[in-house]
Amino acid sequence: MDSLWEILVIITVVVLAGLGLLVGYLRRGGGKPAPPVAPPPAREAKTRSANTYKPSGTATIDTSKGAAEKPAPAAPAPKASAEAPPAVEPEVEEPAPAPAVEEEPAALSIERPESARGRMTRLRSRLAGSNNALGKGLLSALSGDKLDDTVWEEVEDTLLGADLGVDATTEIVDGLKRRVQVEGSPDTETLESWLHEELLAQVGPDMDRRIAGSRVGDRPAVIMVVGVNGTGKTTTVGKLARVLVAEDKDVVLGAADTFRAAAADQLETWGARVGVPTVRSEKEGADPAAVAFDAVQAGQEGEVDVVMIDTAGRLHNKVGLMDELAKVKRVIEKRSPIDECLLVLDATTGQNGMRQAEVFAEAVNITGVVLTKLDGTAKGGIVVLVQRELGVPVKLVGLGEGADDLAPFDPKAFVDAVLD
Ligand SMILES: Nc1nc2c(ncn2[C@@H]2O[C@H](COP(=O)(O)OP(=O)(O)OP(=O)(O)O)[C@@H](O)[C@H]2O)c(=O)[nH]1
Repeated sequence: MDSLWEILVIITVVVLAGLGLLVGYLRRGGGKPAPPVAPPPAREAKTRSANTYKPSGTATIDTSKGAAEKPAPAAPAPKASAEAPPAVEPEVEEPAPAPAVEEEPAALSIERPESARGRMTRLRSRLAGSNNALGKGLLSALSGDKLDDTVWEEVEDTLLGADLGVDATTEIVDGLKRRVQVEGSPDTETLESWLHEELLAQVGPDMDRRIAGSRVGDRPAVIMVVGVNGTGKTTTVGKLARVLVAEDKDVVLGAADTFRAAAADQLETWGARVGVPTVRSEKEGADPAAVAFDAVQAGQEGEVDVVMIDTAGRLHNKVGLMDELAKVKRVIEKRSPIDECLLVLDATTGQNGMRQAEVFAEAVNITGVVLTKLDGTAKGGIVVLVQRELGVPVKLVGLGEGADDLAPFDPKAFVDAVLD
């Protein structure tokens, strides 16, 4: 009987202990799957990808080269993903680690260029500074009591000295003389306002200076940029890309200056700074027409707004260069019409620049002029001369070496800067 009692006590103790363990286990939540760790926040998708295009043929698009070589600003876009990574199940019951702080996506380090509006006003002092002599010379010549032949000669010399050219100078002086004849001797203020009007009329306030910077129907606009080496061609393409990006345009650059490998690197760096891809060839001396063709094709496939082609400004001889440009033009036209052909001229080269311009105009159909280095010359009158000789408007002016020192040419702001 005693041993029966002992057996019953042992069984009861074992059952109670077992129940206690089971309750404890269930209270700790044993057996249930661990809740998933909250996924790290999805990275913001990049809106402007620098590596979207896959060209065919000899050229490759790669913004990362220029980006890697340029320490801070040039940054290739990483493949950003808007999808959250899958949930991770930890093997042990530990608090989920906080998601690692991710580096800012490279897109955020892409520069946001200054909008083109009002740039000429901002840069006005540079223009006025270097063209100070023209305004001062004219106003001092006209500020005397008498308007005799000596005064008119002085006005003429000042205008000619600023590279306005003989025809425009004669027209301005004749216009002023006529007004004096009709209206009698004016006071200085009136004379100044007449000078303003005559000069503005020569600069051509009504010329169409718009740039082909938007899609044409269902294709990108194509801009070809030509000019002698050293005029600031590549710099201008880079600066213009910035202008377009500031207007939310998608741009592809084509490095068809294959004569000098560094030119493609330079262009690529400009593009990478604002997240614009460059189609280029790694081979020095590659066929520039093929690169231009591929750039246009890449722009069409990527449905961008504008394709801009930089061309060589130097070859072994002038005939070779012009033949090459004509070929680049022909080959581009197999893929797309060229909407704009900008001739880049260095304002400091004066009459020399004019001769270059005529040669280029024979090879390709120039639709506009970019006058660079206007900040460094007292010969701002070249604007008038170029337009008269070529019959096309100055559309943009370079007013410094800064990345945003390219401005849409504004005739009134120009005359104000020169004369005020
Ligand atoms: N002051 C001033 N300098 C400028 C301006 N535009 C360009 N430059 C400078 O002119 C120099 C030549 O510019 P590039 O763009 O390399 O000239 P390029 O015509 O492409 O020359 P190649 O590549 O040799 O054909 C650079 O040092 C530019 O910074 C401008 O508007 N004002």
